[in-house]
Amino acid sequence: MYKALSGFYYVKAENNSCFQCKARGKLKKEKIKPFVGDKVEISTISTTEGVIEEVLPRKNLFHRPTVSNIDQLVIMIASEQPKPDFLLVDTLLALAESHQVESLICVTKVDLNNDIVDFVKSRFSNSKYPVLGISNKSLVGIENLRKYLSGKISCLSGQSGVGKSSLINTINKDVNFKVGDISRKIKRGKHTTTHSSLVEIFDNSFIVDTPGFSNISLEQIDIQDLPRLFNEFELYSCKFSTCSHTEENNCGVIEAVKTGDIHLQRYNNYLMLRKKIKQIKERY
Ligand SMILES: Nc1nc2c(ncn2[C@@H]2O[C@H](COP(=O)(O)OP(=O)(O)OP(=O)(O)O)[C@@H](O)[C@H]2O)c(=O)[nH]1
Ligand SMILES: [Zn+2]
Repeated sequence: MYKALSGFYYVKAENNSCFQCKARGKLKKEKIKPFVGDKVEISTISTTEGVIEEVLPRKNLFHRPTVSNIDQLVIMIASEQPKPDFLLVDTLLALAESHQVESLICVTKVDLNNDIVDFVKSRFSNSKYPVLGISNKSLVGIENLRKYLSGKISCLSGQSGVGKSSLINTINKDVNFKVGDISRKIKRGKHTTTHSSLVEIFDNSFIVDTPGFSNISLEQIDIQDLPRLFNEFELYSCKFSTCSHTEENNCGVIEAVKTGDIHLQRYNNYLMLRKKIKQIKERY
């Protein structure tokens, strides 16, 4: 299901035809709500209309915006304008890990400054995340990125202005989002959940068009889980299996920060996220 709007669900069938559907009453009774990204079973009423009979089991489900079955989160940072916010990057990476979703780090606007790509690569040198540099102006890296998007449902995330709309336009000329389009921003801002939709950028390759992942809520992350959500920390062993990597003796992570194996900024963001999550939990 690629779009939900005003009680209608829009479903793309295997043969590529699209159906406007209502949900079967029994789903409502069972409080099952179809979300964008869901794989569903429908019965058809006509060549364009149908009824959702069943929502198939989900691989994952993100909230605010609500979207399911994401294969990968594309975390975008601009080389310049806006200045990269690495706390946001590390938060998004942790959120993706907590949902067992793969992440891809994409440095945009490399036509303005290419040096930052090497910095980002070194920052993540011992984590598993691919780092790609792209430009919507010079088209550097776009073909490479297409390979990563192929056959997947990807969600673009990152600060406002990093070039998300521009990228969708670059990849799919048919979509034509207006870059910096105010009406689109208002629409997206007010009704994020109802208006998030999947855009098919090429065969069976979708992008979730929603701005929501720039203002994510940390409520979704449990503090005990945080160490494993910084995946390179797992490479180091600590005296205690439940080590929080903050003040314990014989902590492999703290050692790796000292030797520079773990980037200090990334470790500091880990501490910052711990603090923020604690504050949120204390509020409730
Ligand atoms: N130099 C350069 N500018 C770019 C590139 N990609 C986008 N821009 C510019 O960056 C600005 C913001 O681009 P958008 O695509 O609207 O950014 P966005 O991430 O969709 O922003 P929101 O819709 O606010 O989330 C525009 O002025 C684009 O022209 C690029 O690769 N190089
Ligand atoms: Zn430790």
